[in-house]
Amino acid sequence: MDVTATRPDESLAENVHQAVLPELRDAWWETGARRRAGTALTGVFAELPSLVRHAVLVAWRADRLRTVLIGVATIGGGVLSTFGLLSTQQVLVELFGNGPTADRVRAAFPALVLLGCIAAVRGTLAIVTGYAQIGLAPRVKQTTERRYFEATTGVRLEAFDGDAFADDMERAKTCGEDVNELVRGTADTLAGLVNLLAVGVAVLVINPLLLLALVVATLPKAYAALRSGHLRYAHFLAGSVRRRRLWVLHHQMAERKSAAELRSYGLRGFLLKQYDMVMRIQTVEELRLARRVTVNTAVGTMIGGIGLAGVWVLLGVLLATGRIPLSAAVTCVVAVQAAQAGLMAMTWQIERVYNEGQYVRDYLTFLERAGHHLPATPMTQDDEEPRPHPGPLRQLEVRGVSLQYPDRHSPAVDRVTFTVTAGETIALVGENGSGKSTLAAMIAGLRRPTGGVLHWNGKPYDDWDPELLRARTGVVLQEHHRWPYSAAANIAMGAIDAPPDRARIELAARRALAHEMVLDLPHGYDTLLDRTFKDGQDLSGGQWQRITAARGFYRDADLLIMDEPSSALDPRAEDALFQDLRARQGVLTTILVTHRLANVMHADRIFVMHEGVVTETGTHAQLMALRGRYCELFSLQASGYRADEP
Ligand SMILES: Nc1ncnc2c1ncn2[C@@H]1O[C@H](COP(=O)(O)OP(=O)(O)OP(=O)(O)O)[C@@H](O)[C@H]1O
Repeated sequence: MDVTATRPDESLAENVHQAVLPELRDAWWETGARRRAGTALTGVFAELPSLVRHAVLVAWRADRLRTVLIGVATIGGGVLSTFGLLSTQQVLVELFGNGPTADRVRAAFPALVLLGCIAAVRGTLAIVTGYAQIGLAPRVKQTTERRYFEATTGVRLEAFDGDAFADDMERAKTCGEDVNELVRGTADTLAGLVNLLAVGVAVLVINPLLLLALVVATLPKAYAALRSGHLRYAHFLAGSVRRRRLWVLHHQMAERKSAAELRSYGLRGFLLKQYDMVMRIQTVEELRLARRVTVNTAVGTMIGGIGLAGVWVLLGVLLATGRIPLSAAVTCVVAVQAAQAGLMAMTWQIERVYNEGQYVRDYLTFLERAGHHLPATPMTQDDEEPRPHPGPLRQLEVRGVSLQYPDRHSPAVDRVTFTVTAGETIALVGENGSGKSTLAAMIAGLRRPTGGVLHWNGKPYDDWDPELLRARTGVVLQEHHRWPYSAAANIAMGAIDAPPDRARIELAARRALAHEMVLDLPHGYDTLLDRTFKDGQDLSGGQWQRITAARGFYRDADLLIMDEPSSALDPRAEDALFQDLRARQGVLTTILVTHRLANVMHADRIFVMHEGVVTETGTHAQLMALRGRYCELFSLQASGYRADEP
């Protein structure tokens, strides 16, 4: 098994892109972002105002007091820089003046005291700014991340079907840090700008020619730094799919969930090889970036160095021709060095603002795209008109409902029509991929049909209050989530808006045959169901399924949709579950999706699905008499049992 990394090879990147890992190819949804990454540097400056505006707005919304404090302290510190430089010059003028040394020192004393005071105030302002920034950061992070999570949890389920959304979401997931960096970068840029203006004013007062020379000396390096930032962003952008792949590989190789299967199938070598391949591309790209950045910086530094030499020559000429006094020349050297350091720092800050700004743009784009996936009715409270309460279910109509997944040729569900009356138990059966779960998800309101409409008590779903409609529907999903909370919380999450009720939790657990099993756990209902935490416990697949069924029962909904609720249950638990479901018959409505056909014999009606279409409808007896697909599937399953009969 060869698990060693080989030397980076640029053609390899292409091969792997094309043949081995097709998901690493460039994706269409990144085209717009790539174009942005390729923007000329003038575009950087064109974008800065809007980025700065965004940073200020976010900071203002997060914490007004600290935002104002940072702004005032930053501008105040910069203004003091001008006075600092002018005081320095005053000190030098006095020290280089005529007369005995003691007199000259005495004359310079007031300016020296002023210089000391200015330094003390500037130091204090810097401390105030730093302290305010520390307080601002968590608030900015919360404001930003909360919007992100509101979007990720609010979008319709369909959003997750396209990989473009997943990619957008991945790029925006560090938004809390990115926006904070943008805010910090903006504050530092403002500080740099004010400082630079201060130095500029001081140099201008001494000699306007020096200001020109200063610009020539500093701009090439500044341009190179900006360009390098640009290259880094383009590199980051190009690698987003690769990073996602690496992230997935990390999880596959360093996670408890996959550990057993990884070993039983001997997948170690395969996964390590994939990791090596992705990392080889990563290395090639990193080296390419490093080369471009180094060349860029070297050229900028060289031209900047020539410019700086020019400044010193000019200063020498001015001094030699007596056009400026020695004290002004010394102040000028101090100012030039301060200006150079200031401009470089500011360039770095502009680069930072621009780069972070791109990540923040990704975040804003994600929010905008997520907005297109939000339900028609806003999930927030500021809805225009409160929609009516749907009331207890009397009748559910599925009218010509279809759903076509993106990038699929044929619909998963194709113009299905039927009506369910309250109290009925309906079973959806059919072979794998026939559309049962998709139809169940639409009835549960988790997915919107791409055709047709669903009616609750005679009105389309959209006409009712969505939250109240959801509250009347319980869903037990085939792919249930294992929530890392206590057993009690896992069940009580079935009706999250109500305060948890222990008696109700236990009743729901008993109905799913989970009560005894939970009591056997080290801390009973308070046992944390996650092994990765201290004192946490893990459950078997079937035990998890019992907890999931209990969660469904806890909701006590008018309409209970159960998608393969017993696939991992032992016969006793399965029997208990279906007995409980039978008790609902005639009172509450149940839609059951299952492959265990023995469990649907008691259903009021059975819908047989094939390639998205309902092909047969009836009771068990009617469908058996029909001798169609249902009869065939049922007989096949039953023969497996009969073969073992004595
Ligand atoms: N998120 C999705 N994106 C694209 N296609 C999907 C998605 N989910 C399901 N499909 C496709 O839709 C069709 C119906 O899937 P569905 O899960 O509804 O079938 P099912 O009858 O519940 O299958 P099973 O018995 O295996 O659970 C299948 O061809 C499936 O590949």
